[in-house]
Parts: sequence; structure tokens; C-alpha cells
Amino acid sequence: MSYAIKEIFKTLQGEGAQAGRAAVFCRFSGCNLWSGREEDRAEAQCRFCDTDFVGMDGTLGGRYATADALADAIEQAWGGERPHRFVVLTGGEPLLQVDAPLIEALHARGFEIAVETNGTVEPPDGIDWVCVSPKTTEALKVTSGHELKLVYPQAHLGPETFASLDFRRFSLQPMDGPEVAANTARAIAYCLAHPQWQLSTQTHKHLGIR
Ligand SMILES: C[S@@+](CC[C@H](N)C(=O)[O-])C[C@H]1O[C@@H](n2cnc3c(N)ncnc32)[C@H](O)[C@@H]1O
Ligand SMILES: Nc1nc2[nH]cc(C(=O)O)c2c(=O)[nH]1
Ligand code: SF4
Ligand SMILES: [Mg+2]
Repeated sequence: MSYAIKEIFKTLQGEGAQAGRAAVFCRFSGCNLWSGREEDRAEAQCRFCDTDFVGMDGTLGGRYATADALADAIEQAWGGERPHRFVVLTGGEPLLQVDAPLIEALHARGFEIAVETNGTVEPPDGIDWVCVSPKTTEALKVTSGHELKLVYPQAHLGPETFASLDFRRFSLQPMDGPEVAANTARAIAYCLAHPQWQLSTQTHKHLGIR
């Protein structure tokens, strides 16, 4: 299968349990919860997305014909060093496209593999760090994994809905947008009162990196 890629770039993971770690981000084009068009946002299943995942026009974007071709581009974006290689597969919704040959090709090049997913699509085996960020309760197909990162607050989707699922780490991420300051204050208060949850801020936005 071929892969539609919006962009590939190296930066620090800004969010969640692995924040601060050097990573290549591979952003897959397209999502099942929003078309990515502003005129569809108000009616979408996910309405607060902060990301442009439409098309294949970003850095190293394009259609990659094979898993090896895509893994080669990710390796090129990382640069020479083999130790501590780390790739974050994101999007859009990466699990609409990520498959076993891609996981194998990245592991063969020494990468530890993380995925950022909305949890509506079953992941292939072998992913080293699955971070699920729910947007709907009905559609949640992934109910265990390494990290559950809830954007907060979301109407009808309180942290208590997810607190008994089988995740190693529970992260609460303030929703970016016009209310980000108030959302951050609420998230801090929630973590103080419910210490199962750890605050995740989008550090890359404060740092002015990608
Ligand atoms: C753009 S999504 C792509 C991966 C996948 N579709 C998902 O939703 O997890 C990457 C991460 O950004 C988070 N995110 C998106 N919009 C956000 C916003 N306005 N504020 C805070 N986090 C946001 C998502 O919840 C997810 O954890
Ligand atoms: N630095 C940085 N960290 C991130 N963590 C998750 C991101 C994403 O868009 O999936 C992201 C991103 O876009 N940039
Ligand atoms: S599910 Fe993820 S990529 Fe899709 S619209 Fe929501 S935040 Fe954006
Ligand atoms: Mg992002």
C-alpha cells in the first residue's frame, strides 16, 4: 500500500509522557473525524483540531509508494545517529494508513515507534508507544495502551469516563484555542484533585518550535 504524507520533520516531542525527547514527526494526510476544511468544522465529530493535515504539500510531504521509501525518508529526517532513534506517527489519523510493513521497516532502521491516535482504529501489532486521545466515547476501539491523553475540557467526555481503562499514564491536555488560559487553570485544578492525571502542556507552542 502507498502512504499519503502531509509532512515529515524533526523536532522535540512537545506533549505527553515523552515531552522533550527528540523525534521525527511523520504526519499522515487525512482524518476520519474531520475533513480538515474549515467550512466542515462546526459539524465534524472532532471540532477543536489545531492541525493542518490536508494534502501532501508540507516538508518531505508526498505519496510514498512503499514502506521502505517512507522509512528511508524518516531516516533521512533523523540524520546519522542510530542510538535513541524515535519517530512519532501522527496526522490526521495515522492508523488509517499505518500497517505492519511500515512498522517492520521502521524497526529495521532502529526506530522506536510512537503513535498519536484518536482511538477509533485498531493499531497494528508492534507499536512501542500508543497514545490515545479520545474525541468520542462510542467510537473508541482502543481501550488499553501506554498513554491516554485527554484534551480538556470536552463536553460529555470527562476524565472520569476514561479513568478505569488500562493505560499506563493518564495525561490531561488543556484545549488550545481562545479559552486556553481558562482551560489550563481548570486542568491544573483537576490534576491537583485527581492525581491519577498528569498535566500535559503543548510545550512546543510555548517554545516556538515546530
Ligand atoms: C492533531 S492530533 C493527530 C493524531 C490523532 N488524530 C489524535 O487526535 O490523537 C495530535 C494531538 O493533538 C491534540 N490536539 C488537537 N487539537 C488540539 C487542541 N486544540 N488543543 C490541545 N490538543 C489538541 C490531539 O488530541 C492529539 O493528542
Ligand atoms: N513538537 C510537537 N509535538 C507534538 N506532539 C504531538 C504533535 C502532533 O501534532 O501530533 C506534535 C507536534 O505537532 N509538534
Ligand atoms: S481526530 Fe486528531 S487529527 Fe482528526 S480532527 Fe481530531 S485532533 Fe485533528
Ligand atoms: Mg500538533
